[in-house]
Parts: sequence; structure tokens; C-alpha cells
Amino acid sequence: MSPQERVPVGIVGASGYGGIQLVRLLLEHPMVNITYMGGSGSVGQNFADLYPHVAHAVNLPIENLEPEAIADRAKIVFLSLPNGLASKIAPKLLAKGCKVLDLSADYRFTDLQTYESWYKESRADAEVNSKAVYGLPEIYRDRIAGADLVGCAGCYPTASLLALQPLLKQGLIEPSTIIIDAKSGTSGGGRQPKTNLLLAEADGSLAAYGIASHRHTPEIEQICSDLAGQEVLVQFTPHLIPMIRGILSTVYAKLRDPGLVKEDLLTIYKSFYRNSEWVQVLPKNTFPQTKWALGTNLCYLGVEVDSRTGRVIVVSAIDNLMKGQASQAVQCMNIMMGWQESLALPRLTFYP
Ligand SMILES: NC(=O)C1=CN([C@@H]2O[C@H](COP(=O)(O)OP(=O)(O)OC[C@H]3O[C@@H](n4cnc5c(N)ncnc54)[C@H](OP(=O)(O)O)[C@@H]3O)[C@@H](O)[C@H]2O)C=CC1
Ligand SMILES: CC(=O)N[C@@H](CCC(=O)OP(=O)(O)O)C(=O)O
Repeated sequence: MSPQERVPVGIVGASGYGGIQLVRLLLEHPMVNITYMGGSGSVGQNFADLYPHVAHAVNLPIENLEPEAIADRAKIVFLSLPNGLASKIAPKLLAKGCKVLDLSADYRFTDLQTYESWYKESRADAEVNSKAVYGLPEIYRDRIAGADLVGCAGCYPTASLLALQPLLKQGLIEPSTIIIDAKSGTSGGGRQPKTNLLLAEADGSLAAYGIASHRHTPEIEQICSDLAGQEVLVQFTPHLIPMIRGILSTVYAKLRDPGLVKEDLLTIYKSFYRNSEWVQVLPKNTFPQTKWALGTNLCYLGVEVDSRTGRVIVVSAIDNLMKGQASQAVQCMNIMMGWQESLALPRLTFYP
């Protein structure tokens, strides 16, 4: 297919970490052609000025956010912007017939009051929001297939929900006992300078943050409640780890049947994810490392049971910029467009 025959795609927030990962993936995608890049501080520069190492592959200007102009040039638009901006642009893009994938949190919540109270932003797009689908294909593939607007899942929620899904769907745990202990590399904080992400501040140190208050808590709870068919509250504690990319999420919960052993759980997990090529359930006594997932769309899961405490423990590893962000958005696009789901999605790490 020549570039002119491919579907034109726009990336808004192209200069950021999500933006450059989207560029990398979409340049390798056989069905799309990047025709528009948008931003704010980088407007007027060329993408290749910001990332000279990709100048041989792409050299588009970064332009102002003008929904009418974007819709004239693109049929699919990725919004990779700080929270609170997508909800101002997406309704206009949708009205012009675009399909929209938002990488921020704006379209992840079915209940806008929850979004407003956790994100301290008021919203005037309830009707549009009601049509958004949560972008985690291993949970909502069928809904994504019919959607025009996808609110791609957050990074910590992706790792944690893929670990929890079989347990909640099959009623294997007491939902009120869920504890999620998660660690992220510093790229999770984005490319904009922040003091706590400086090498001199983050290197050689490990710290919890957002304890009992992180904004991913209600997102995880919303999907857990849907999976369990009852209201679920979780204890979620994220940590900043002195490395660049990757998330490791360790999930704990009490088993309803204390007689279950790890072999039972492994059989359940392998069967549950047998048709999910992006979720790799590891063999007995094997637990994931974040470096295995780097640069890939994979989520690795390791499963254990502590018969002494009656708890199941699931360890989940993803690349926060890939399955936690950009490649998951491309996976959602493939499903929305009815294309082969794996198009342009890396399955092998570049790490040794
Ligand atoms: N980093 C991660 O691990 C993950 C991030 N996300 C979410 O994805 C979104 C993007 O994150 P990330 O790529 O890390 O962020 P970055 O900080 O790296 O990039 C943000 C982008 O937004 C653009 N931007 C900022 N303000 C405006 C504005 N007012 N108008 C237009 N463009 C603007 C910037 O453009 P410019 O340089 O031109 O100002 C930049 O391209 C966020 O909502 C984040 O929460 C989701 C999952 C994981
Ligand atoms: C290390 C770090 O700062 N991580 C970010 C989460 C990453 C992110 O951008 O969150 P979304 O997945 O919701 O977009 C944070 O804790 O807010």
C-alpha cells in the first residue's frame, strides 16, 4: 500500500515520551501514514529538530492544536497530552468524523464525578464521555472494536488489572483484601522537567509516593468493580524506582478457597490468557523482570500462592511507555479499525 492510500494519522503531543513512541510504532505500521503532529512549546519546530536520530524517517513540523485543521488532515488522532486537555479537543474531532485515542486519563472514567474529584478538573462533555471505551484490550476487546473514542488505560492500572483479572472474574479472591505494590521508572513522569525526576534526586534512591491518594486508585477500582460485579476498593501504593522505563506491580489478595495451590492458579491463569498473545504467564516459580518487557507490548505475569497466609501473589511487568501507553494505544487502534491486532506491535525486547 502506498503512503497515499494509507489511513492518515495525527499525533498530538508528538514531542513527548508517548509521542516519540507512537512515531516509532506508527512508522512501521503498514496501514497508516503520519500526516499531522501537534504540540504547544515545540510548535514551529520540526520533529526532526527535537529527535535528530529519526530525521531519516520522519520530518514533519509540530503545529498548533486546531481541531478543524487536524480533522482535515487525519482520520485517526492520538492525543498524548497532560490530563485535562483531551476533553477539550476530542468532542470536536469526533464531530468531524475522526476516531480518537486518548492516552491521558480524561476518558477512562464512566463516572465523571470521580474524574472531577480526583483530577480537580470540571468537565462539560458528559455525552461524549459516555461513549468512551476503556482501552485495555485484554478486558474490553469487543467494546473497543465498535468504538470511535478510546480512553487508553493508565500504566499502573494496565499492569495491575492484567494481574487481577482472572482472580476477580472467577471469584477466586476476597476483593476487599487486594493490595497493589507497584514500582515505576522515571519516564512515567513524562518528558517535562520535574525536580524529583532529576538524576541527582532519583538515582540511588527508592521512595513510595501518592500513598492512599494516587489518582490511579479510582481507575483500578472502577475496572475491578466491573470485573467482580460488586464495588471493590483497593490499597494501591506506587514507588519511583531509579531506572528509566518499566513497571513492576505486585498484587496480593486472600483466596476464598485456602485449599488452592500454585499449580491450580497457574492452570487457571494459563487457560484464562490462552488467546491473549500479549500476556505471557510464566512457568512455575518464575517471576518477571521489567527488562524482559522493555520496548515490547507484552505483560509478563508470575503467579504464586502462600499457603501459610492463604494469599495469592501475582507479579506483573510491563514497559510503561509501551503496554502501559503507546503500544497499547496502537493495539486499540488496530482493534477499532478491524485490522490484525498485532500490526506494528513489538514482541521481543531490545534488551540483552
Ligand atoms: N509516561 C508514561 O509512562 C505514561 C503516560 N501516560 C499519559 O500520556 C500522556 C502523555 O504523557 P507523556 O508522553 O509521558 O508526557 P510528556 O510530558 O512527555 O509529553 C507531553 C506532551 O504534551 C504536549 N503538551 C503539553 N501541554 C500542551 C498544550 N497545552 N497544548 C498542546 N500540547 C501540549 C507537549 O508538547 P510540547 O513539547 O510541544 O509543549 C508534549 O508533547 C499523559 O496524559 C500521561 O499521563 C499514560 C501512560 C503512561
Ligand atoms: C513515575 C510517575 O510519575 N508516574 C506517573 C504515572 C504515569 C502516568 O503518566 O500515568 P497515566 O498512566 O495515568 O497516564 C504518576 O505517578 O502519576
